[in-house]
Amino acid sequence: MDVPATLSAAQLRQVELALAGLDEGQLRLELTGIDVTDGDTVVLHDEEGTDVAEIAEITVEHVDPPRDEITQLGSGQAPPLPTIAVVTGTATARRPLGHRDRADLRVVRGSARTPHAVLVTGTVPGPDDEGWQQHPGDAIVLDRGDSAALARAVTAVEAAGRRAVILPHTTDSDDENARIATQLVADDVSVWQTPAPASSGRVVLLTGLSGSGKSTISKLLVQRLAETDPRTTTLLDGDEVRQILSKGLGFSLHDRMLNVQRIGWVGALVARHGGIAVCAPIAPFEAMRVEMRRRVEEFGRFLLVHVSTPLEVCEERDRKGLYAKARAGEIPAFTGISDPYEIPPRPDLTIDASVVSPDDAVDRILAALSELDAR
Ligand SMILES: Nc1ncnc2c1ncn2[C@@H]1O[C@H](COP(=O)(O)OS(=O)(=O)O)[C@@H](OP(=O)(O)O)[C@H]1O
Ligand SMILES: Nc1ncnc2c1ncn2[C@@H]1O[C@H](COP(=O)(O)OP(=O)(O)O)[C@@H](O)[C@H]1O
Repeated sequence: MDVPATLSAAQLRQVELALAGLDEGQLRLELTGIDVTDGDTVVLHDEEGTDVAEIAEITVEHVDPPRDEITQLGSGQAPPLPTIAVVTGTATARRPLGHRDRADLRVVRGSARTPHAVLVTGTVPGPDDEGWQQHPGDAIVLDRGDSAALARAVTAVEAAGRRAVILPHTTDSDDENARIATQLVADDVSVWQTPAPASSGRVVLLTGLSGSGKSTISKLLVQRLAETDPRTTTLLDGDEVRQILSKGLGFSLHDRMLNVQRIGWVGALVARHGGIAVCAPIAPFEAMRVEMRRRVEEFGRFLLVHVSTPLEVCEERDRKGLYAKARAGEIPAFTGISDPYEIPPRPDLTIDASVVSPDDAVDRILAALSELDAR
């Protein structure tokens, strides 16, 4: 049976490496949310829906996500965390390599083998850099999925009078990249390290019950970032998003998933362009937070802040009178009362806004962001 599966950008690079001949085309992929068994053919397509490759005659191992770790407030059904199918098989291209963009810049199976090459990690130096004298051969440029950065790197290599060989990368380890480059491109590869500018895009997701303090803290956070951080900051507040981006959506499981997916999509776009997105929906389910992290980490870094103000405090504040209505049965499926809130099992930061002031909460988030920047 043909089973379709959507690949993230990182997985797409893994597939491209297999198609270029790495490990004789053998591929091991972790795929979520697909129903697949031994012997099926998995048809791999990118996020735009374009078929890229297939893995035929696969073996599958199903891995259950650790649902036991999650504590739930409120009644009702939470969506299952997507099970992971670990699929192993041989990849075959359905389209030529380089389908994504700049086809001419891609590594092509077997055509790029040279006796000696240099893998430039970090920023490609200018044509006058004396490092070029010490490193003979073609220059291997790692494609991290940003086609504008890739084009700049190739231009810099060619300006230095070298041939640029493009290699999709799967890892941040220079040793591993060098091993792959040697296997695919050259008999001998030396690594030339230059400082890499950190990918600067960030998404901060504040998740918590209605009335926990997400909006108050995120507005203050955005103000402080505007004063202190050169990056542009975008606020995607739950309430405001629902008036525009998610207008017409309600609070069913399906609508909440869609709402948070849209926020994650916009947040990832902001991060991709080097900005900071501060998002403050309730985001009550672990599955949606896991998906948002996965999407954002393709391009930047993700900080999950659980605003853990207890339900009793939120209910006592009842700023909008919604808890009283929910208790009276006038609002169905209200988070924490008649609809679940899954406490994040592994947040990057937990802030109980019944004991931490908004200013202190922002200080803690800024400190966590600085730590991310330094990593
Ligand atoms: N049934 C139900 N459950 C929870 N919340 C409800 C509901 N109906 C309306 N509201 C109001 O909508 C705000 C939550 O919207 P979100 O987009 O953040 O929710 S979600 O992430 O899609 O679950 C939330 O706003 P905040 O108080 O700012 O969190 C509520 O005021
Ligand atoms: N330490 C605190 N942090 C954030 N909000 C607080 C804090 N102490 C009291 N509040 C009040 O709690 C309410 C939280 O509402 P809001 O920020 O809209 O929460 P949410 O966006 O999570 O629904 C506001 O009225 C706010 O003034």
